Amino acid sequence: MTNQNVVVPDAKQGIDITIAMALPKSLFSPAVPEPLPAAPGGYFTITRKRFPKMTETGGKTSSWVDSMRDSSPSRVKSTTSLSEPEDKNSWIVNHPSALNMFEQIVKGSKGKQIVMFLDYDGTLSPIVEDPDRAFMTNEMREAVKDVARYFPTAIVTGRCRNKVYSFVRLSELYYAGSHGMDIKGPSKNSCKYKKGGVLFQPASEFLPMIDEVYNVLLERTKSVPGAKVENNKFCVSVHFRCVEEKMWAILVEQVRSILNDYPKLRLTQGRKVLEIRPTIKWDKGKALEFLLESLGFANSTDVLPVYIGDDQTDEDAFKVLRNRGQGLGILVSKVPKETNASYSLQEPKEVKDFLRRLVEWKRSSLQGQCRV
Ligand SMILES: O=P(O)(O)OC[C@H]1O[C@H](O[C@H]2O[C@H](CO)[C@@H](O)[C@H](O)[C@H]2O)[C@H](O)[C@@H](O)[C@@H]1O
Repeated sequence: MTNQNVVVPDAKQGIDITIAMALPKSLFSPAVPEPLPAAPGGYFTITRKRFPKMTETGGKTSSWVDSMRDSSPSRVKSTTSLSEPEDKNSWIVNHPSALNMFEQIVKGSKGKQIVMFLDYDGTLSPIVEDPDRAFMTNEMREAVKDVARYFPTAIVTGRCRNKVYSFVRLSELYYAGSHGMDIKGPSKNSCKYKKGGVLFQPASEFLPMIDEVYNVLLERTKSVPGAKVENNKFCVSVHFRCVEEKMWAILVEQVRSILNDYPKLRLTQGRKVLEIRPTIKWDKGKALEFLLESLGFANSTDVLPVYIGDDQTDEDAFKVLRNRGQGLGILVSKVPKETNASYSLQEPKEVKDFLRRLVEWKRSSLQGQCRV
């Protein structure tokens, strides 16, 4: 893959399209009642607006700047018709709240082992200006700790693994940092609750290159006020949240010109952040599959993976669940977005509520079993 082959948000939004989805019913969380009308033969026909999404595009700086603008929520609202009630309604019908659907979700999990996968920024912690201060609340930490008592739980993040650990501080979890390229997981096929200490780093050969690029980026972006470069070990983030919009083109140009010398690295975009990562075929979806396999659930039908995330990189994991026809993808978003997730939650506070309800439900079902 070359630097031309990049992923950025699609600038085209708000276009009416009708999608005839030839998708087997089981693709949408098999055991959970499907909110969409089933067409004959178990297939769905969905008519919906085209919502903002990330897509592959060419490598012009102007396209990057357009996509950086379009990915800003205020732009999305003002330049498209997404705030129209019928758009929001159709989106919520297709991606119902995981809280509203809670009863159906737990009913569908009967007889299956739930495994939790949690993204960090925007999911467990609110998005803030300074990435070094994206702390999770103590209440959220308690909720995650409780969930991990009953279900194997992993944090899957773009951040450096050590950094996210310093925020989460729960040793009972598994951690997949650098967009899944740095996994501290269970030893293969270990008992579900026994923690091993296996380290899996499929991009380790890129370490010197990433360090080098990080240092070059630090130096060159000094001329752009507000730009912040973050070393995430196997990838690098260049934040533009605090950069004036008129400087975005200069920043992208700087980053892209550096990457010209590194054809084995590629550029993607997240929430007000440019991300530089190895071209290897590894992402959060692969990390999810790796962790499931390590837990002994590779081909199991008795598992219900639940993945909660808010960002474009989480789509790789949602896609894996869809393709497996197994599990729940839950997108954290206040605005409609094109997504492979099947459910939604609006913000980290709702994520916390969902986790708490799962714990309450598990506790009461275990108490029920004791009484029988
Ligand atoms: O996979 P994630 O856990 O969602 O990590 C993705 C990136 O998250 C962080 O950046 C984002 O959150 C920051 C703090 O709220 C915010 O300032 C920034 O604009 C967001 O993009 C993190 O700093 C990045 O390194 C991660 O790649």
